[in-house]
Amino acid sequence: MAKQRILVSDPISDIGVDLLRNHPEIEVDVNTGLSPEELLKIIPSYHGLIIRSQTKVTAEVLAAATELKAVGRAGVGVDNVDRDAATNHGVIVMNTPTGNTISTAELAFTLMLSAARNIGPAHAGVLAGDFPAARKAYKGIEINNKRLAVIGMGRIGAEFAKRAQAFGMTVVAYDPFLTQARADQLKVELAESPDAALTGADVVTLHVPMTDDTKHIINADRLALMNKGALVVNCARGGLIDEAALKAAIESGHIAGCGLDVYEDEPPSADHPLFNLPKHVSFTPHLGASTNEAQENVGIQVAEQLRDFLTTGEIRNAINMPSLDAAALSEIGGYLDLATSLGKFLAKLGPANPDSIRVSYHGELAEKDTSLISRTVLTGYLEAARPDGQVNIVNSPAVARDMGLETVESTITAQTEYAELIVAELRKDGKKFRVAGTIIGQSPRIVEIDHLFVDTNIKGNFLIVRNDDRPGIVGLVGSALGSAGLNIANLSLARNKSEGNALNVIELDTSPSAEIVASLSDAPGVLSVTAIEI
Ligand SMILES: NC(=O)C1=CN([C@@H]2O[C@H](COP(=O)(O)OP(=O)(O)OC[C@H]3O[C@@H](n4cnc5c(N)ncnc54)[C@H](O)[C@@H]3O)[C@@H](O)[C@H]2O)C=CC1
Ligand SMILES: O=C(O)CCC(=O)C(=O)O
Repeated sequence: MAKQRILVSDPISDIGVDLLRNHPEIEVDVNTGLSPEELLKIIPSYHGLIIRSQTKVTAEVLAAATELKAVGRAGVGVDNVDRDAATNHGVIVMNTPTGNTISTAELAFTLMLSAARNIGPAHAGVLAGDFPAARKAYKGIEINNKRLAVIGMGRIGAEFAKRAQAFGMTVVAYDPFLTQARADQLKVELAESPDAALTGADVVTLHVPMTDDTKHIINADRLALMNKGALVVNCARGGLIDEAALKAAIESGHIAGCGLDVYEDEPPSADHPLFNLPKHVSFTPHLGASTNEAQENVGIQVAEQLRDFLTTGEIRNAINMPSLDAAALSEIGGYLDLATSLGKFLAKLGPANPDSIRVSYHGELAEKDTSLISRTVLTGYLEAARPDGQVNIVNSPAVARDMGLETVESTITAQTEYAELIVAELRKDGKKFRVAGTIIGQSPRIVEIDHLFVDTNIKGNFLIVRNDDRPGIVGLVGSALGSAGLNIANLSLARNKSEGNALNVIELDTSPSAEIVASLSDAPGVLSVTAIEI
């Protein structure tokens, strides 16, 4: 395997970088602080890219990154990656969702207390020699018995809530994916809307991803719902808050102040409108994940994830395709090669321009998570049907969608001759064409082609010959192959008695020339010959 080249374009921990450097199949370059133009220039030669929040992985970068297979984000938010463009280019995007949870929750909590007690301005006052004046000016707000609204009760939101409860706050949460059972477990009130959570709240803290839906989730109308003298804390993404509305609400006296780690534009300019407010403000420069512990966690996690994906195909924490961790890989990994072959057989033997591709599962396999197997069948089919090198496991569903090819997956509990069976089928104008495979012992086998039972390997050089079911044809094909110097490694015969024809799946040691395929096709009694190389 050629060495996999990884570019680390934002600073990550040395332990993470060393982990990559020490792998014999990986070459790593650390090149941080690149301008967008510099990144565009060097990205074409890399297979993997590791970033934090500074590097912007735009559609332009992804178009230039012709060798790129994966982007690994050492952190949670992936709003600096054009996810749709990555998917369309077949680039997997992974993050490290758990490594910086505690550090970020701790900073958000610190910002709340700091804004409540004027730590920033008071500290500056002491250093400036204004001790008595500072003492007089910076009367704080107690948070005990106050009502906290958490918007986004995921990992960080839940950690914040726990700390708030320990400080005597009551907690209400808005999160469309929070169940009542989980809310009960966390001992928080479940709000039905952001408005319901904010009405009567003394503090709001934001822990949601930045998306089109969450942009300006805190606006003038929602700030007005909060109690007078409330505080706003944001350690998620700046664009969640309409900063102009926040400034107006603070200046009007309705909102007391804010603690912010993140800003609509980063880095914010020194004359940012919120920076000249006199009190109840605390600002940090996007430091949520900046602790030794968090950086070590996410640096190691992202390096391990990229290493494993590029060298073994294991997929963890992908945000644009299903994960395939070591446990899942050992459970369904054996079926992935079979799935690729089924897709390629479909492409070579089935109808052109089908309406739909269907994958169904029989037996125990029907009870497992088979989504990645189905995606692999589709990818194998598209790779063979459109050999332009532009399809892979990440973008195949999008490619199929763009082609108008419907993809269907089903599980069937009916018994078959095999303990487990995968059936891949193309449909066109009401007609169906199918191939099926299973694993016998440790060996993946194709066991059926269009309802005719065969038994053949899944990889190799195949000749699929359909012929009239009469004596002499197998001999004729065998002699022609022998005369052409082609050795038969395996031969599987099946016949359709009612239609009077037969199917030969011939596995050859070497690939047949176009001439031999053409001359066999013209032989008497031969209906069709298809060469397939997998
Ligand atoms: N300041 C910093 O350095 C850091 C900032 N972050 C930011 O914090 C955010 C949250 O991180 P985690 O808690 O780890 O993520 P998470 O995925 O565990 O939690 C996010 C929660 O938001 C909820 N959610 C999604 N859409 C929502 C909506 N419209 N309204 C309300 N809730 C919604 C989800 O259901 C989920 O429970 C990240 O997206 C990231 O942008 C994360 C780490 C460090
Ligand atoms: O990489 C960082 O320091 C920022 C972390 C962050 O914003 C995130 O994980 O979403």
